[in-house]
Amino acid sequence: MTTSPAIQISSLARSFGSTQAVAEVSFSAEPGRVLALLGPNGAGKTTTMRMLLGLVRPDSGHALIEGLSYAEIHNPAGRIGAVLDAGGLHPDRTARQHLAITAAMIGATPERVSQMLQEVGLAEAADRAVRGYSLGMRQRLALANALLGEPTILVLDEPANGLDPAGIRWLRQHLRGFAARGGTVLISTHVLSEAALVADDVVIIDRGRSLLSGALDQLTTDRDLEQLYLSMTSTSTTPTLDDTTIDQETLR
Ligand SMILES: Nc1ncnc2c1ncn2[C@@H]1O[C@H](COP(=O)(O)OP(=O)(O)OP(=O)(O)O)[C@@H](O)[C@H]1O
Repeated sequence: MTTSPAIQISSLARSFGSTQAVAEVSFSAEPGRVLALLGPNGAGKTTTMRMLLGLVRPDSGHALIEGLSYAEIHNPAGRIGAVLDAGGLHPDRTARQHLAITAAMIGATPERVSQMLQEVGLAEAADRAVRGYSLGMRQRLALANALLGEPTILVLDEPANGLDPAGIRWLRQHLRGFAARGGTVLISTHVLSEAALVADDVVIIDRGRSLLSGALDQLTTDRDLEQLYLSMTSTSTTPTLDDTTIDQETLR
């Protein structure tokens, strides 16, 4: 018997007008592992995730969750939890109210809401309006929301964005724990040092194409992730001395 990968992306493509956001992306993510999607700004990471979550229709190719498109999944909240944007929160609502609304929609209990608030470290702030929340607190709330339905797959776009060092370590431990319990994690990140710590597998995307995918330890036997990434991708925003004109006046 063959079982479908938790996530399978095959020859995915999508254009917006004349912009080819995703040209040819293929990879798969497996249970018990964390996969990090890496690539420069505009590489097509978010669009790939949006296609997986049924928010954008592919022009061609497939984005499947355990063999099904998102629209075909019965009870998606119990299968896949996602955070694409930690915004979109109502400023006057508390964290508990936000989670209670999701809980009512997916059939989760108030106990589960309290458990998630505790788990993401928002128990004390749970009854404060989110207008006073930091970006990191919003990320934690968004993660709690994604976890409410007890999914086995997590899809997170830039989840470390806005977290302080302790928050980043907390997130890493959380994602590792989720994978250790048999879950599948797909994240996108620009922070290569964090990807190197949290990921089992990486996919490098550039200009809408997946250029490389595989187990991190196998891909980095002779160079580190940063060297690998910079050798594969086209854009480097850091000027080198060769292409920098040093203004002698400003040096004085
Ligand atoms: N709805 C849209 N309409 C028009 N262009 C879009 C749309 N969504 C994405 N794009 C374009 O598609 C390309 C890929 O965008 P995408 O957000 O997928 O990249 P990304 O890898 O997630 O980038 P970043 O790391 O900056 O978040 C970009 O050029 C972007 O401007």
